[in-house]
Amino acid sequence: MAVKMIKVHGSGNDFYLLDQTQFPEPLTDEELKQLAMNVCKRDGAGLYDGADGVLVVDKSKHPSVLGRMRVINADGTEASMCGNGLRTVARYLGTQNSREDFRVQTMYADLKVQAVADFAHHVPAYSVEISPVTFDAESLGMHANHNATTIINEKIPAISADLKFSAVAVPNPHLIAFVDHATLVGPELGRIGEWMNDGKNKIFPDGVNVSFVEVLGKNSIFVRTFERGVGFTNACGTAMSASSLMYVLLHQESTDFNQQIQVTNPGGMVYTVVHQGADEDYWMELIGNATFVRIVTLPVEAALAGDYSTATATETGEQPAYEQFVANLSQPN
Ligand SMILES: N[C@@H](CCC[C@H](N)C(=O)O)C(=O)O
Repeated sequence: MAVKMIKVHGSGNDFYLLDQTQFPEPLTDEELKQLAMNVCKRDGAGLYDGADGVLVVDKSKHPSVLGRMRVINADGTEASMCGNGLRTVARYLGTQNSREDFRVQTMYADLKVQAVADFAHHVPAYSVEISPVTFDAESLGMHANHNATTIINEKIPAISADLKFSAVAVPNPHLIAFVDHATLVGPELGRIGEWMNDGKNKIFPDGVNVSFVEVLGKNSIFVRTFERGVGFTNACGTAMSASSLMYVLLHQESTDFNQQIQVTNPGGMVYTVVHQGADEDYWMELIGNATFVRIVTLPVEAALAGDYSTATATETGEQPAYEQFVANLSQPN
């Protein structure tokens, strides 16, 4: 039996989208983990150019949602959320069902998604809700600063003598530091990211997504992320959303809720809007590309065994358009 997967990305954060409804019997969790660990490998060892993870789409039993998304990281671990991935799943389900505005079931919430105007010719874009938000150490799996219940813009001396961190779950865990440009591009992010995701450290024993953020101007930030279960990524949607939240909370003198923030990242650019509901209930809109790169088909047994010799692919033609969009971003006005 053949398996069809779509290679997709949001801001260059790339995935294989796997629709479980194509099988008479869905792949088991063990098979999904094996598949992700195989197909995501980089440097020619995975399926085509590999990926940061696998987005598993399935039917949902929840009323008034169009489908369910699960996220398997490249190392086979399951994440509770994926912002960049959700945009592509929104496009997939929306196109299938001829709907522009609906909800998708994720691990902790049925999230609102919506088609929005293309970012450029052949660069379709979607807006997705990022929530629920919590700063609570238990939800974050965090044991820092003598078991503090929250860390908001504080030093964690065990991690760094200089940097101030904020820990926020959206609902996957993020550790965020606002830094200068030299620190943004320097080795410190890799050092902290590798360490906090080594499975041995006592501060985040289950790992954490680590981001450095540089403020470029009013409502304009750059976010670089070391992802749990993956490593350095071109972009992490939940990290950009969590960073936008911290930008609004920590820079109230120059910005506020409900304003559009431009978030540049190594793989492109998205927009975010941070909202505050009742009882300081925060949620974010994440707006960005939902690009389908190619459709790949191969025997399911071969995919599970990591044998890609019989794989075939059809390019959609969207990737050159996305690359042109990114090239135009760096053009001076
Ligand atoms: N790239 C994703 C986040 C994927 C999950 C993350 N690696 C985790 O383990 O929490 C995004 O766009 O949000």
